[in-house]
Amino acid sequence: MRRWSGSSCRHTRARSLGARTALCCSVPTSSLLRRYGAGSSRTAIAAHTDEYALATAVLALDREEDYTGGLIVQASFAPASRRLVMLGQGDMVFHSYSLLHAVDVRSGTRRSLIMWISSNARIFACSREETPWKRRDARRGVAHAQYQLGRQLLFGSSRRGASRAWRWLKRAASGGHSTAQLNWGLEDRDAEGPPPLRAPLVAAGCPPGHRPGAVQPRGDASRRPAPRRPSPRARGCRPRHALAQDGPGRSSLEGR
Ligand SMILES: O=C(O)CCC(=O)C(=O)O
Ligand SMILES: [Fe+2]
Repeated sequence: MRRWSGSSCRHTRARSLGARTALCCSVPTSSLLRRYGAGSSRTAIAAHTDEYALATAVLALDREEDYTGGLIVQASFAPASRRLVMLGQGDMVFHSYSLLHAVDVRSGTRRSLIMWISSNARIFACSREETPWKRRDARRGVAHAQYQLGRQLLFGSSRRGASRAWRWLKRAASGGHSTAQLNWGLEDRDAEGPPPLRAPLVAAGCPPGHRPGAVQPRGDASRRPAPRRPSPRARGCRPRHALAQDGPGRSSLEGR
């Protein structure tokens, strides 16, 4: 994988197309070239959402016949909801921050140019790890935005305490977000006293280009570690995604 020089984002040392290329009302804040399959250490990226972008653009650089597999979009973690997006050379896909997606290249070589896009008014949002659009959507009652905001408040740089985070997670759960419901259910169960389940149920909020590690669900106060702000590395974020991290995404591509 080659990264582009320059930087407008703290964790993805990259800048796309001169960094100022306007795309409608948005700006690509960071980009990178990805390579999968032969000659690369990576063949797949597990299901994830792009947390610190308003939207993502994916440009396919290879011909369809050069590889099998590719970009997958999914409505949930259920394997049955996975859909392969067929992209010809030069085709581009745009998707919102809410889309749960993955990559799986089974043979051949696939390269893609990924651009993470922020809104024009928030050109520094990526570098500050701010996602004002997520808060706006959460306030409007969008469950996946509430869930992601809750995760950010727990694990991201804008951490403001667990109680605020769990308020959003509770709202997401009430709104039908299945991952939030799962975590909320475990939270309730833990509070009653049984040994806490130390599983990676809520993964750390990692910047683009990093993947989440295991994070413990919240237990009761006596078992909970003192709040602190670990670095992305300490949070278990390693370069590139591998663990599934989020709840249902939405895709306008589903079913095609
Ligand atoms: O290579 C692709 O098509 C998508 C990569 C991706 O999802 C990412 O880098 O976050
Ligand atoms: Fe992605």
